[in-house]
Amino acid sequence: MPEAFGARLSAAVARYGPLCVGIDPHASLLAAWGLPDDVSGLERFAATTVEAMAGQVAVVKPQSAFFERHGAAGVAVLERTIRDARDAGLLVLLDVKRGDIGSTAQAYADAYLDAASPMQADAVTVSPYLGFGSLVPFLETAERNGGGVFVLALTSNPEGPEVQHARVGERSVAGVVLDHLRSRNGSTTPQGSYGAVVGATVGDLTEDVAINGPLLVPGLGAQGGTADDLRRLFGHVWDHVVPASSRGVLAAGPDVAALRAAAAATLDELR
Ligand SMILES: O=c1ccn([C@@H]2O[C@H](COP(=O)(O)O)[C@@H](O)[C@H]2O)c(=O)[nH]1
Repeated sequence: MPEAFGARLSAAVARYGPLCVGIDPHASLLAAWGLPDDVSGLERFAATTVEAMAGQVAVVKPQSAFFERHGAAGVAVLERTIRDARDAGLLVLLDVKRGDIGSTAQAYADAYLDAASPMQADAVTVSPYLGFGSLVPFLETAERNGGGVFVLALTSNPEGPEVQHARVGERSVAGVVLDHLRSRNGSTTPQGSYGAVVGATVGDLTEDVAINGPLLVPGLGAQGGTADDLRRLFGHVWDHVVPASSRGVLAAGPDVAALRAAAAATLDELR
């Protein structure tokens, strides 16, 4: 059995610190890096980011949308980026926010988490809005392959509360998602492999985020979240927190040393 994702993530964070750098090749960033908004620019952007972050941070998070917008050739770049980053020792969390009926969810899980897939990542983001049970294929495929699953709970965008704070009896929708994750992770040590996405920008925490699993916290930097917000919101579960920043770090490119310095500065703020 491969080593569980939760344990691999804990070890990587202990070694490099708690930071996930997003690989988000926005058209505006390609331009700022002096790259064309095409597949060659995409490839250069992703390869430079992987080179800069290898040995520097624990996790990178390619945002699938920015690769998909270049069509099949863009998806091929995503596949190479995942492989190169993993070969370089980075954990790869593929931000693809999938979710569908169980039988289709299994196909997505096969694509992103199965060891036989050319696109296998270490972990993937999923959406629970077809019901938490629809995610079971992701959870089981992850378990078999030493992978992780991050479920959207309290997202960083201002529109999220309309759905995520809605009540289901005594609980909120986000609370139900977090309850499922807590129960799935149980008392696994050092932590379970099933995580939640909770934004740095949520204001106050309306739910208990102690799920004995990782918390991916996007929203740092470009979306206005700060290191102080993180400490205030997540100080009590700090060992499980993986703050994520994309534009906040990527804006320093394309120079590799400058990208590394931006990641190091972000880590310093978090310490
Ligand atoms: O709640 C969420 C879930 C995912 N994201 C993704 O994270 C990055 C954030 O990029 P920044 O440039 O650091 O703002 C992006 O890929 C989002 O799709 C999120 O922001 N919030």
